Amino acid sequence: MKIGLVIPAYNEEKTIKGVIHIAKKSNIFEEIVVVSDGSTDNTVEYALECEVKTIALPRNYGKGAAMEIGVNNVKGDVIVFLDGDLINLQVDHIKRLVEPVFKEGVDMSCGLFDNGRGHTDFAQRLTPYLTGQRALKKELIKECDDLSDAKFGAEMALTKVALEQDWKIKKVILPELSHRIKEDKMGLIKGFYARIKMYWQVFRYFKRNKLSYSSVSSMMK
Ligand SMILES: O=c1ccn([C@@H]2O[C@H](COP(=O)(O)OP(=O)(O)O)[C@@H](O)[C@H]2O)c(=O)[nH]1
Ligand SMILES: O=C(O)[C@@H](COP(=O)(O)O)O[C@H]1O[C@H](CO)[C@@H](O)[C@H](O)[C@H]1O
Repeated sequence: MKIGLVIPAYNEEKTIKGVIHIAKKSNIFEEIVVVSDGSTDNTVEYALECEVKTIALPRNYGKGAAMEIGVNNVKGDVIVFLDGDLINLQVDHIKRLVEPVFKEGVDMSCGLFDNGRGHTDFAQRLTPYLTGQRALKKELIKECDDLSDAKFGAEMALTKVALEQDWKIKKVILPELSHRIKEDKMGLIKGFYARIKMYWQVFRYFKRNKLSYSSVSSMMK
């Protein structure tokens, strides 16, 4: 099976090159696609400099749409999703994410930060089912018919299908990995509001699809 990497990126000029560099260094991807979700900074230019397939959306459609467009435009039977804002990504993290899908028959592996940064470690302990670092078969992603509309609820959309179809899921620890938080990117006030908006989109998806906290959190046990 071949592996494709999808990196959804909205104004990630500060970190996108580092993420792409390590992804290329891993030598495991058949193709790498960066989907710039209406970025207004140098995300597209920097991704193009890294000589990877880059899709520049004309405006911001939301993370779910960027992920779906990436999946529809990347070669590979297995898809890895990596956020474009990761800090300290290593080749070993990518291998840890992919291995369970290839060697243990896992349907979806979910990577969790650990010992990376207090805030992001805590956030992922609290809501591990939101992690954007995942590996899963493309055919399974196709079962998810509302990824695009879900926006920041994209991970919840995958979780919903995983619960409905009883996917085999494995948590994978990604040591010393972190990412830039909204307040880093936009400042305290704008970052805080962006966070509220994100959690609102997650909550809205959760409620609209009648998901239960117990089922969602049990999935990531
Ligand atoms: O509308 C959006 C929001 C986020 N992202 C990307 O999705 C990943 C995860 O985003 P995060 O949850 O960290 O939100 P952010 O802090 O970027 O708003 C990052 O690579 C973002 O650039 C995106 O493509 N479109
Ligand atoms: O870790 C989290 O609480 C959120 C927000 O991260 P930050 O507070 O911006 O570091 O990020 C996770 O959830 C998002 C929504 O599902 C995903 O887009 C991110 O990939 C995931 O890391």
